[in-house]
Amino acid sequence: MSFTIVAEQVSKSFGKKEVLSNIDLAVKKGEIYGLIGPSGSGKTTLVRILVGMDSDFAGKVNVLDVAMPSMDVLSKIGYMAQSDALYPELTGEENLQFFASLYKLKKEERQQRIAYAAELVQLTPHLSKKVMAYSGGMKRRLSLAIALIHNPQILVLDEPTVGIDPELRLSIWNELSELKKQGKTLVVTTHVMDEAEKCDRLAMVREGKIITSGSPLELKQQYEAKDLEGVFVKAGGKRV
Ligand SMILES: Nc1ncnc2c1ncn2[C@@H]1O[C@H](COP(=O)(O)OP(=O)(O)OP(=O)(O)O)[C@@H](O)[C@H]1O
Repeated sequence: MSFTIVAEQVSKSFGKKEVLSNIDLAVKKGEIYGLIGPSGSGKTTLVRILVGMDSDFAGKVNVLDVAMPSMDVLSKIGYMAQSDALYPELTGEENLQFFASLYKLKKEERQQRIAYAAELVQLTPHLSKKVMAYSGGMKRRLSLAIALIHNPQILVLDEPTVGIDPELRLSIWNELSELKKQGKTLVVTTHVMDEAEKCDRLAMVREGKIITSGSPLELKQQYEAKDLEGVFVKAGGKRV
């Protein structure tokens, strides 16, 4: 079995407050792995450690068999943070150009990736507008396009569809499934149970601990629940 991301006994505190406690998880190549849990349960803190943005933690994280944080692995990860890190004075296209240039893509590939990513999130008609004139949902979509710009092997998306309307959410999830079929590995955090259903495997997080994990079907069978909300409650979580 080839695992792309392996976390062992990961713990993290802010001051005296422990926000992650002995997290173990292993994400397989080519799967969509969901982290689901209520606000404040530790999902963002965990994904920041997985992508190497936070090195101040106890335990071990390996990505592509390399201990994190690692500069070499960074370029193989596309990370979409919860808050958009965009340049409001620049247009959508200029933002994409800027991030593409960081990865030193050749001109032709850069244009091709920008066109692909913009089309994926349905921003092509808005590329020449300044980002300051974008709605919240458009900014999320641009952030997702940026995470994809360098065609990374691994995508880590922190609540990628917040503020995005249901139709586009569906089309983004369809594309995430396509990326998975291409062999990419995806980690997605969400509050939304119907999105969790689309993941191959899930870890349910509560108060910094993984309370249960497995495929949506396995979890529903194990907890004799008709939906994932029921699993979460029975596994010891509150309502998400
Ligand atoms: N820089 C920080 N300093 C102190 N506490 C922090 C910091 N960042 C996060 N926390 C705390 O860590 C806990 C976990 O936060 P985190 O953002 O990881 O949760 P989350 O599950 O991603 O929530 P949400 O779904 O709202 O984004 C929370 O109690 C939060 O207040």
